[in-house]
Amino acid sequence: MHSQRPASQSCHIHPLYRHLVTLIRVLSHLLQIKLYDVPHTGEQSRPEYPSMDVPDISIPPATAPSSSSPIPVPPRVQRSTTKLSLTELINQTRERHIKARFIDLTDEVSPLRDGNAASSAFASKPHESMQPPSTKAAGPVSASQPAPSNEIRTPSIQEIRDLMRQRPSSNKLSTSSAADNPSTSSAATDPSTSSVASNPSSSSIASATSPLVPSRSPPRSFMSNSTTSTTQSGSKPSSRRKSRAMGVASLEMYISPIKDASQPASSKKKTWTPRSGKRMSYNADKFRSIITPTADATVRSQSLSPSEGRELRRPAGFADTGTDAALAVLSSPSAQTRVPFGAPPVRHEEPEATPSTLPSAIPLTEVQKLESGKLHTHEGFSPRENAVHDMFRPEGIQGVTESIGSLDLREDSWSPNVDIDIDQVRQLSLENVCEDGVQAIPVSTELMEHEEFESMEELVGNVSAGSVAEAPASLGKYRESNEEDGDADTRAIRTSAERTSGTSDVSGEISEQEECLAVLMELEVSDREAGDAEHPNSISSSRTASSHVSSRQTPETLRSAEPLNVVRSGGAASIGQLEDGVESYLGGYPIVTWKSYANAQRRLPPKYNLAKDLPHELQDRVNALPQSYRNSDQARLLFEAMIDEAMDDELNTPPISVINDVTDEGAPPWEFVYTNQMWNGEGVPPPDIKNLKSCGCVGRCDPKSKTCSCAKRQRRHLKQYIEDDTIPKTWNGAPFVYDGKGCLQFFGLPIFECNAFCGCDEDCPNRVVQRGRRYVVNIKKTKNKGWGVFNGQKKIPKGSFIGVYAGELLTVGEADRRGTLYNKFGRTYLFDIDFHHMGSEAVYSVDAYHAGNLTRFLNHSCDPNCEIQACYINEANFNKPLLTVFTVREVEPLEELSFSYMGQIDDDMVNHAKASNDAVYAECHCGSANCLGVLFSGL
Ligand SMILES: C[S@@+](CC[C@H](N)C(=O)[O-])C[C@H]1O[C@@H](n2cnc3c(N)ncnc32)[C@H](O)[C@@H]1O
Repeated sequence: MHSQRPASQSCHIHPLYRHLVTLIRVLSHLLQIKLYDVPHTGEQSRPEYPSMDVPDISIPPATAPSSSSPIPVPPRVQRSTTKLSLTELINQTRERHIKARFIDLTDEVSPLRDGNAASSAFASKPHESMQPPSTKAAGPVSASQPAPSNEIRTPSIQEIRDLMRQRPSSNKLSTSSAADNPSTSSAATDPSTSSVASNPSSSSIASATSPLVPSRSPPRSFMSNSTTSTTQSGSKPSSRRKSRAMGVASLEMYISPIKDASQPASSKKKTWTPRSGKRMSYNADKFRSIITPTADATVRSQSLSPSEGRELRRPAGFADTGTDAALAVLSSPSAQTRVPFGAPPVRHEEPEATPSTLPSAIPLTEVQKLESGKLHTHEGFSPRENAVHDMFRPEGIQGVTESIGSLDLREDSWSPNVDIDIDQVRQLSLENVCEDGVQAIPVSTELMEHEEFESMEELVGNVSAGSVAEAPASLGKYRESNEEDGDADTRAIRTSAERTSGTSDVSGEISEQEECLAVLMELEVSDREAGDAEHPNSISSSRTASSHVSSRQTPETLRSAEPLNVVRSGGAASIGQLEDGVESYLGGYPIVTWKSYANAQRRLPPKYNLAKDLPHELQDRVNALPQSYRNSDQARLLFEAMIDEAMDDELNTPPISVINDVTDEGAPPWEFVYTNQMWNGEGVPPPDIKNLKSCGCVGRCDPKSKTCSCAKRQRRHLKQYIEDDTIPKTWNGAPFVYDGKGCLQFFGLPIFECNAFCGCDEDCPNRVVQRGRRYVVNIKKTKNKGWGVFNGQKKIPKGSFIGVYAGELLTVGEADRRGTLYNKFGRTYLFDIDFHHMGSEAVYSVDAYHAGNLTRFLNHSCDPNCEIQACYINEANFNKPLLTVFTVREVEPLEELSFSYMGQIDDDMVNHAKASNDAVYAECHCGSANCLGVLFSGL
């Protein structure tokens, strides 16, 4: 009003108009004030800012509005023209919140620290209280700090993107690595990418200047396979799709409220499954006889979002942001959590092998040693892929060729200028080699350089077939050394001759060394030392050499085969000094078979996660934001992105939407890490892979096989159920518990899937859990049960796998301790691992409070449509099966998925639960006609 009027307007405007303008300005001013007043009133009932009650506050960095004010809490009644920036908030709170684990219940989520407070909060309104702890009380107000606006701005997508890119330097590697590789847009979400990229050794190797390694990207052969298969064949999963990584430990659990901590441990918990001696209760029919199937009309009438597709789920432009954001925080830390047995996590413990650090004349075997210790597993790939990947990956090839190169460079003779598409070679090699179930290492690509092949196909085919063609015709069988009952399990190895002729001569048995010959790939290096240009292995005559070498490949000649020139040049390797996975050398080149690879892997420490390494930065950051942010759509999208990232170990699994048409929460509480994996707590041993039995089948296991180790093991465990009529003697398709479509045929039986050391393919019918969920489900807020899991728009068939009950794997002692507090808290995510086939008290429990996946949202129903099954994959410890959720009947579209927290119950249990004061024994709201009124047995 007091500003200068523009001269151009002064003589043309009617005075009335000026009055009108003045009036409008006054009104708008008044209105503005009024508007600003509104939130102040609202704030009194629901504080906009989180509680910042952690005493040891670190002074925020310079980006904070005030360096003397650690907490960006605005005075309630003071209007500020400064809008609070998300980045500022983060910067201010980051240090402090990184220190405090968001999920550390002993710190903020009162149940463990302040059980009574939590109890009262959750007991009165259990699910309304499921808010981030910071919202439960207004934080202290600092008068000295600048007052940000109380008009909280939802951060923009760009801000979130920027924010989430502010990662610890250790995390940057995977992001930049992925970003460096435009050819694999999904690289950022690939666990193997993260894993490799976050490994400084591998990264440094990969980044070394070698024309053999065109980029840092993971082998396209793996990535493109999956992608191609998905896009080209629609929903049909690729046979090379990713599977659960070998290191995913077992999970197990139960929901077990602990009534009285003073009671002895054995009586404190009631498992959801009957104990040993009550096997009858595992009879599915008998179990169902105590319930009356009903439709949950309430649930079904709730409309879910029709968006079931990845594209529909996120607005354009957010997909990347969400992926980046969640990945930035979650993927790298988890990728770095691999630790040796019981040792504290040591990151980057492997020596960095770079051209500068590699000795100039390092023997080949030494390089391999580095490699085997460093990159022997690639999360998300099948064991077969891993084996070949290790040998074909850029770092591997580079590492090996560098060693050769270093020797040759010492001789000033090796030219690394090979102009080939290494990815293509890898891809083709995979196809050629993998089919046989055995792998050989092509050490040098120089062969390809000097050969005169018309195409890559011809090149690889020729190398592969040519070298194998004249292998002993008697090759065909070998004994599975790991056969559990000593019974010989044989596997036919198709030689090249078989492939071409279509016949199979599998008579007789062969030595391991002979077997190796069947898959030998010819490798070439120049033999300067010998100065023999016409050396049979020489590059210049490689096509001839191929047949030459092959023609002298008899067991006798090969046993005495001289290690290759690289060894002669500077190494000590010989047949008698084999490295892990290397069965033999031919011409000095290592040969790896599937069996030797798998056995080598068993000798290495298994990969597993430690609970204390659970990443939580993302959650810390979100919990530091105002509740208004957590209620926003952005928070929901971020939550979905976080889920998406974790589902990388379930490739092709449909995305999960978060839906809330009941309250204004944007997403479930940010109190846990979304993960499909197990995180071992204190005192929980790593997976026992040494005693893991695995089959040597090629392709898909045949359930009728008399030799498949996995079929035999499953058959042994089925026997007792057949004997007691739990399953019919005429069960077709036995012994695998899955039918041809991957649906569980019988319930309550322990499942033994093929594992990481089995030779069979990813699409083996005995690999279901490890291939992940196939049906759309969503996490949705319910009216009186908190969040739940709901079916999408299509029916889910009976026997379908839904998910692994993932989380922290704890000793029962620790679970008891936590359970006492959870009971007061009113919510529990504890499950004991207690199946009748285990025959004893539970040794371990799973707690999904701090970490878990969609299954942690499965509510109880007295008429459940799901059940938990014990499933063993990469675990020989009988006490540590995975707890896997399967549907026990067809699930209608939009129906809630649920299971019984109680298993088989009796009146005593119900009465005991009803008499309890603990919040966890709240009333059951499952809504089924046969509802017993309680969730937990109470005994
Ligand atoms: C494993 S959690 C299930 C997910 C939970 N609804 C949430 O929002 O995180 C178990 C808790 O959910 C609630 N719950 C599950 N089933 C329920 C039911 N049928 N009736 C009432 N509350 C239920 C109880 O608070 C229980 O302790």
